[in-house]
Amino acid sequence: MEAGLDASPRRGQKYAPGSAEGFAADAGALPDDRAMTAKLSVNLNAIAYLRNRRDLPWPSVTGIGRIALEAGAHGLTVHPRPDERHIRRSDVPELAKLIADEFPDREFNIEGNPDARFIETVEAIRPTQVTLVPDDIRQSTSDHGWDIAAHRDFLQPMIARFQAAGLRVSLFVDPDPAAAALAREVGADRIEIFTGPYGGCLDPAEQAGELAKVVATGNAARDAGLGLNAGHDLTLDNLPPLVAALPHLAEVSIGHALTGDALRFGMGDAVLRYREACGETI
Ligand SMILES: CC(=O)[C@@H](O)[C@H](O)COP(=O)(O)O
Ligand SMILES: NCC(=O)COP(=O)(O)O
Repeated sequence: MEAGLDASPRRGQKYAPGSAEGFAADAGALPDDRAMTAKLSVNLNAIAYLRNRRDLPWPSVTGIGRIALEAGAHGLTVHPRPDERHIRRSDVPELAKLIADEFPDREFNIEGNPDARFIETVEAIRPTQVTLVPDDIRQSTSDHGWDIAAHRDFLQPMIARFQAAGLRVSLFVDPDPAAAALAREVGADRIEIFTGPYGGCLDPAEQAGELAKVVATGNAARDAGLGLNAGHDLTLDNLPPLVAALPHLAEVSIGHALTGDALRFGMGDAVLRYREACGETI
């Protein structure tokens, strides 16, 4: 069991949303199988997107992040984009401070394409993990992983630079087993498999085929000695088969569907449901 996560709540516990005591006040120890589960990092992009509809500070990205952490999320993820259409540069230090001051055992993951501004932000904040994503400003969301062979000369020094600053570096890759060995060659610590084709697939037979590609890539990562993350369009329904098929899956980052579920259940309860879908006994 991970240090500091023993005060996480179980689903159905009563708590005052957003209160300092939160879920943590009356929770018991988590079962030992916590270490065998994928860890949940809550992506706050969708919350920031909602806030940005108005020139007002609510809903508070930091406040919702706090609720997610109180509910036992292992970490927070942000994916700032150059146009700041959701996460703003000013959100990032606030979230880093939240974790450092109130949840020092949790992780902060910053995702994005390492342009000069991104590098400056990441080096100033020094999150636990930086996930490099080959996004273009014209994309509405992330829709592919790195072509590592084509960008080897760019990625290798970038990874080394972030590692020299003490950060764990993950590369966002397509569900393609060949990506694992290449990621290893350029020095990455982990890969994050782009699960969009699996998560967004509505045909069960096709989805089984997409899952097989993700699993093959995850197994190739394990064989290459890399840590394994996954993310994009993961939901309460498609997460359990993924976690069951990849026992070495270290982390999933989830935002879009989890935020939708939070509208129904509240953020705290949604996090508990996703932790359960990650394999935890809540
Ligand atoms: C890399 C990845 O899959 C996520 O970070 C995703 O890009 C979230 O970004 P949006 O919330 O902007 O879609
Ligand atoms: N890295 C994936 C992520 O952070 C969230 O993706 P999504 O759940 O918003 O599709």
